[in-house]
Amino acid sequence: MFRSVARSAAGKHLLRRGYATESVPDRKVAVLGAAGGIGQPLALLMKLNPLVSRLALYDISNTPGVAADVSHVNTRSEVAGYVGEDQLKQALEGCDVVIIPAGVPRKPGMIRDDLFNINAGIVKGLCAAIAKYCPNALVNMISNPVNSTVPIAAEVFKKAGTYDEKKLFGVTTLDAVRAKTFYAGKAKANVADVNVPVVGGHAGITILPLFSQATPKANLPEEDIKALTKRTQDGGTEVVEAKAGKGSATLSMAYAGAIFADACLKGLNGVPDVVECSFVQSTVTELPFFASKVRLGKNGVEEVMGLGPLSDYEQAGLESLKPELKASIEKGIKFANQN
Ligand SMILES: NC(=O)c1ccc[n+]([C@@H]2O[C@H](COP(=O)([O-])OP(=O)(O)OC[C@H]3O[C@@H](n4cnc5c(N)ncnc54)[C@H](O)[C@@H]3O)[C@@H](O)[C@H]2O)c1
Ligand SMILES: O=C(O)C[C@H](O)C(=O)O
Repeated sequence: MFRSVARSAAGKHLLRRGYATESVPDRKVAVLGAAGGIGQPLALLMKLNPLVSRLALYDISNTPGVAADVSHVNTRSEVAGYVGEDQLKQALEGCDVVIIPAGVPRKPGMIRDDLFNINAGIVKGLCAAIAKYCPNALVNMISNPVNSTVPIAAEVFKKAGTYDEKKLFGVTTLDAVRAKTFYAGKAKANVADVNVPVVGGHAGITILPLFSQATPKANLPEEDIKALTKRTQDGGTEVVEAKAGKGSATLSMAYAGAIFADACLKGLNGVPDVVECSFVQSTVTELPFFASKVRLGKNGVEEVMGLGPLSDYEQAGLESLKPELKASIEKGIKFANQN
């Protein structure tokens, strides 16, 4: 997943690319919710990323232990743990990327929107601190319900006068990770070669995988496409049920979160053609936020890409997801402006 970094005689960090080397800038990344089920493996994966020079691990409890543990891994970044609101400022100052997996996860029988009452307030508080201490950072929102927490973050930043739509991302990478895995199994393709865009949002039918655009092409029958779509939409629930009350996806989410943060860092560093799907401010449909392929660059979003040609089945899926996604977005906006 990551390449190695060496240090030059002048103390600069150099990234090895085949026989060539190039210098990599210093980048500070914070994980908010770093002691949680996602936060801990995500902290480890970010510690393994050579593009990170400082890693700030923040939570309301237990971060000193997580930070001490991760800090012993012999990779480039310096790790610091921060615990409690008093230390949030230190955790955030100077950040280039802030990843937010803070908040409660689902239990069997719940939908993501059932997390709104607790997580909306958590996200609102953390985003107010981001607006204050690192207003230029790219924000990777993992906390659910993403369809509402991203609009909440946008409203908080607007109120603070710091909103830049290029810098706010709902992390939907896990949907693409699942779609690729499930498609590779059905298509009998090498999973490492598979690509599947997933658009819309991040809950139930708002998750719309575009298997008609999957590569390599497999010409799967319609019933397989429908089954793959349903499994991708229900992927989170599959894990919640298997964990039987002990939370939701953590390891696959940490992997997905690390992939997306790495893409953000590469974009910031000027690597060309970095494209990932993400839930961002959008004009791709009439909805103000929508997940689609996004080109990442030095300022965050460089281009929100269109949907491309859809099959009739996908077109119908797109139309049926809009009312739910619209309501979730509006719920987030209303919460941010009322509380
Ligand atoms: N976007 C996605 O694809 C995706 C995937 C999986 C999970 N999630 C969501 O991620 C969130 C976290 O899941 P988890 O399994 O890691 O939960 P968890 O309960 O294991 O961990 C959450 C962590 O957040 C911390 N926290 C709570 N309030 C905080 C605050 N104000 N500031 C900082 N930290 C705070 C807790 O102390 C805990 O350590 C959930 O909302 C879950 O639904 C999203
Ligand atoms: O399903 C959940 O509640 C967690 C997450 O959104 C997921 O997709 O795994």
